[in-house]
Parts: sequence; C-alpha cells; structure tokens
Amino acid sequence: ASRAGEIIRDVMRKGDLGIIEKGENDLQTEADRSAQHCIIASLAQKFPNITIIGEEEPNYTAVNPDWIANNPSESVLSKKCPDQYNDIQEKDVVVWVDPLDGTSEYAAGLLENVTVLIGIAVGDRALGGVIHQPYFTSPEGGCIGRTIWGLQGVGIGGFIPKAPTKDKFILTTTRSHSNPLVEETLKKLNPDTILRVGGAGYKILLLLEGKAHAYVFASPGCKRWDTCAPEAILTAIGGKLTDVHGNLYSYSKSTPYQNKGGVLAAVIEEYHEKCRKAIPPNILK
Ligand SMILES: Nc1ncnc2c1ncn2[C@@H]1O[C@H](COP(=O)(O)O)[C@@H](O)[C@H]1OP(=O)(O)O
Ligand SMILES: [Mg+2]
Ligand SMILES: [Mg+2]
Ligand SMILES: [Mg+2]
Repeated sequence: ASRAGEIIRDVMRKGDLGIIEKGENDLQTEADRSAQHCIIASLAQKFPNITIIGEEEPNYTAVNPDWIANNPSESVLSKKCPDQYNDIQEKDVVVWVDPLDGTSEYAAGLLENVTVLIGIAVGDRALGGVIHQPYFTSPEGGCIGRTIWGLQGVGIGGFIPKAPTKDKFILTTTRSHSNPLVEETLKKLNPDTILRVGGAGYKILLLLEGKAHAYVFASPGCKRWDTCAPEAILTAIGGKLTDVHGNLYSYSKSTPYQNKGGVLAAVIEEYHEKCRKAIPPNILK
C-alpha cells in the first residue's frame, strides 16, 4: 500500500494525470492504473493462488520491476497469528483492491482525502485491511504518509483511535456523489455537523480520529473494494460497517461489486445503531 502511495505522489508530482472518464462522475487517472498494477503484481508474485479483485481494468503490460513491493512490515509480522487462521488456504483468500480511493478529490487537488485500500476476505467475511494515506503529514512535520491496518483477532496498528465528543453528533458523508436520498437521510438524522469529504477510506480515518460519530451514505455508488478494508479495520476494534439496513456485505469472490444498500459505519456500535434506527422506511425501501 505504501509503494502504491509513492506511485500516486509521483504521478501528481509529474503533473500529467491521464484522466479517463469511466462513467458519470467516475474518473480514473494514471495513478489509479499504476497503483493497482503495483499492488496486484506484488501480491500475485508472493501469493499466486489467492483471488485479487481490483477496481480498475487489469493492465496486461509488463510491470515495472521497481513497482514490486517486497518489504513486509516487520511490526506486523512480529504479531502472533491467531489460531483461528491456521487452516486458511491461499485459495480461500480474496483480496479487494482500491488502488486510489477518492479519485475525484485527487483530480481536484484535495489530496488529504486520498487513500489506498487493500481488504482481505476469507469466505464471506472481511478479516483484514489496510488503509494507507499517502498525503498524511504528521503535525510535527516530516514523514509523509501513514498506514493503518486491522485484523480480526489481533486489533489495529499504525494508529491509536480516539473517542468522539459526547456533546455533539457529527456525521461524515460523500463530498462528490450526493443525491436526494443521501440528503433526505442526513436531514432525518439531524446531526449538529456534517463533514462532507471524499473517499470511503478517508471517512473511516475521520471515525478512527474521533472527528465523526458515523459515516452515512444511503445510496448505491460504493463498491466492495471501497468497504472491505474499512470494514475489517472497524470490526477489529469492535466497530461496524454495514448497509443502511444493518446487513453485512459479502466479500466472497462471486459477490456482485455494487454496495447497493449504501454504507453505515461507526467505531462505536451505539452510534451505528442510533443511525440505523433513525433511517426512515421509505429510504430503506
Ligand atoms: N457514484 C459513484 N461512482 C463511482 N464511484 C463511486 C460512486 N460513489 C462512490 N464511489 C466510490 O466510493 C468512494 C467513496 O464515495 P464518496 O467519496 O462519494 O463518499 C469514492 O471515492 C469512489 O471511489 P473511487 O474514488 O475509488 O472511485
Ligand atoms: Mg473509481
Ligand atoms: Mg474507492
Ligand atoms: Mg479507486
């Protein structure tokens, strides 16, 4: 994920984004293509028998050898693998790759919103995930980029979550893909503040930082690669990511890609429940 983050920064630095319109309000850039190539080639080389599903169309040109990441995180490898994973076979693993989440914001120069998402599923369930934020700068300055990971049974790493304030009710939602359903739902939930930012990954970072209580997007639009890594990370610390009905998405290799029931996510289950109960039947329908 961090190698992909370097590629994303390189493309922006060179200035030629190579934008293609995949559909209405749906862009792809050279950074999306190259970052996906890097992640898929790196994973496929090491784990030839897993299934990898990426957002972008596969790119069959030879991969730049410089893009093959081969420097595993020692701090992650030092953790004990929970016994529940001992019998997992490579062929049972599905990796959902969103090489650049927040493409609209990347193209608009809102770079903090950009993340790289890699989610690991076994069977239906999202078990592990990585969110890399390539344009994060620490308040002390210096190091660019941060990587947050989570694995059920282990917890999360790279980040210490903060609890949100109890004095206000803050929601986060889409910046660039709103519609009347999304807006009606937000109105019904009656938050004190709505943080409209780009990317599913970035909204999960806002939840982990305690800047918002819940992520509410009552509309189709997101796909499995947007939510697999976020769901795994939230679940690893007792949080929840579901559709607006409260149902978990399947991440098996045969599942449809569209998250037709929208997104409802929170680190603290109480806030997930509060939002779920307040979504009116006409929206759920
Ligand atoms: N209508 C849509 N068309 C394409 N992608 C969408 C749409 N709605 C959401 N997404 C994807 O979900 C992410 C989160 O949505 P939003 O930023 O609107 O909250 C987007 O950054 C985008 O991912 P990506 O940028 O990887 O294509
Ligand atoms: Mg996209
Ligand atoms: Mg995305
Ligand atoms: Mg993307």
